[in-house]
Amino acid sequence: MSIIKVAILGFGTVGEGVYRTIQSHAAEFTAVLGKKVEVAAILIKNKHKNRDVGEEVLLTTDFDEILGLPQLDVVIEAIVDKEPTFTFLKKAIARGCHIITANKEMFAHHGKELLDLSKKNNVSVGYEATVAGGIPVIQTLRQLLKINRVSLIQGILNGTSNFILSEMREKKQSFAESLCQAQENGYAEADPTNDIEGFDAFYKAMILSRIVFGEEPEWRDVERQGITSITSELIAAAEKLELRFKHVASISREDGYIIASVKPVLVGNENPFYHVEGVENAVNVHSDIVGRITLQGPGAGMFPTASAMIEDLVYVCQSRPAERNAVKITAECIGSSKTVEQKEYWLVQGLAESSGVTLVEEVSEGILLIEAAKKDLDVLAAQQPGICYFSILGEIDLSVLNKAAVTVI
Ligand SMILES: NC(=O)C1=CN([C@@H]2O[C@H](COP(=O)(O)OP(=O)(O)OC[C@H]3O[C@@H](n4cnc5c(N)ncnc54)[C@H](OP(=O)(O)O)[C@@H]3O)[C@@H](O)[C@H]2O)C=CC1
Ligand SMILES: N[C@@H](CC=O)C(=O)O
Repeated sequence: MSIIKVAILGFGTVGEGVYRTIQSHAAEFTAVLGKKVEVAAILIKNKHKNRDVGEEVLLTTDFDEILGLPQLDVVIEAIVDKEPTFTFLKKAIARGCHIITANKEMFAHHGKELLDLSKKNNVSVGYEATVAGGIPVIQTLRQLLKINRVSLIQGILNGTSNFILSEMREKKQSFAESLCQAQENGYAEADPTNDIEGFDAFYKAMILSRIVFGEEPEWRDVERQGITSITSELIAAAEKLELRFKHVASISREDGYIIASVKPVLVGNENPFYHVEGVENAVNVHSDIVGRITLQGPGAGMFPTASAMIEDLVYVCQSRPAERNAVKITAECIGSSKTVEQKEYWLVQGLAESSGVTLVEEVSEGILLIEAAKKDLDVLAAQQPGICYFSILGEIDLSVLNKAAVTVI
């Protein structure tokens, strides 16, 4: 029986999960591919750590040693940072290997170049693990929604942030304790700044935008906010209104432009994101034929992420099926979606009196439920630094409030 030889770059949470899964699911690989899958080499950085891997595996800190192997079919990358990763993967493609990556930061920056290079070299690129951990959202968009015109994608895309927000609410833990737990569980990045400041979800949103719309918004135009401003007091105030904080990425095409934001919002019980808890992620795809689809599952962790990479291994080893080719849809195709900016409800902290917005309720000391247009709040925030404001997605049930009186402050 012929053999598929694989190299794994990185042996941390994800790399080890991939290695263990290739061992534990050998029979399934053989049944599906008609070939045996063998891990020929593993790249690591620190040669002094103990690694529980078979003697037949080349364990090395030198990528060129891996490239020099007599047979190498697939390179699976689970290391960190844009470099040296990008360089490694370009070399792997040039050598004729299929590549699979979990590294969203690198892929958001260099994915297009890698995909173009892979076409020239007639190899495939798997990047399912770059977005939403174990949820097969990329293959769903690439393979199963080729004709549907997607108008909006919204997602909880960072497992660490969702885990922190859930732990703070359910267990009344502090932000720092919850982050520590996320790190221990292998959800957070080695440097968790990207998780909690919204960069990780931003990179994932840009990868989705390219798949669905064939292009990305100008990165500098994307509103990006993490979860570091969400305090236990804000979470308690939201609970009084029967709302939950969720960190949501939103990407849509409006009048030919891609609009995206990545920020914490509030959702009520009727919103599918309300029930997405812990390390779970969820992605809502709104499209013209099917309507709305919600995909939900574990967004980080050893085996959920390995699952995405292992399924990519099958995908790249099989003949390449036609992929979604994002068509640039004009405003005429979808009907003009020009909207007049409407007033929305917001939970606001740090707003001074006489601000000219409509107060609905003082939920707790210094935390207000107000009704306002976003542009008016943006102006106030520029004048009064220190204001935090969070929009409420969908309807809010005002009957949960003790009084319905509305005051203008
Ligand atoms: N953790 C998760 O749930 C998910 C992670 N990802 C992505 O997967 C990738 C890996 O994440 P994770 O496994 O959590 O990270 P870890 O920090 O657990 O592991 C990183 C691994 O990469 C190795 N490494 C780092 N730099 C180099 C280098 N220059 N050369 C060779 N090896 C190197 C490290 O080597 P050594 O062991 O010697 O220190 C380590 O084995 C990241 O890009 C991350 O964003 C994607 C989805 C989910
Ligand atoms: N740190 C990331 C890992 C998966 O992409 C997250 O928490 O979502």
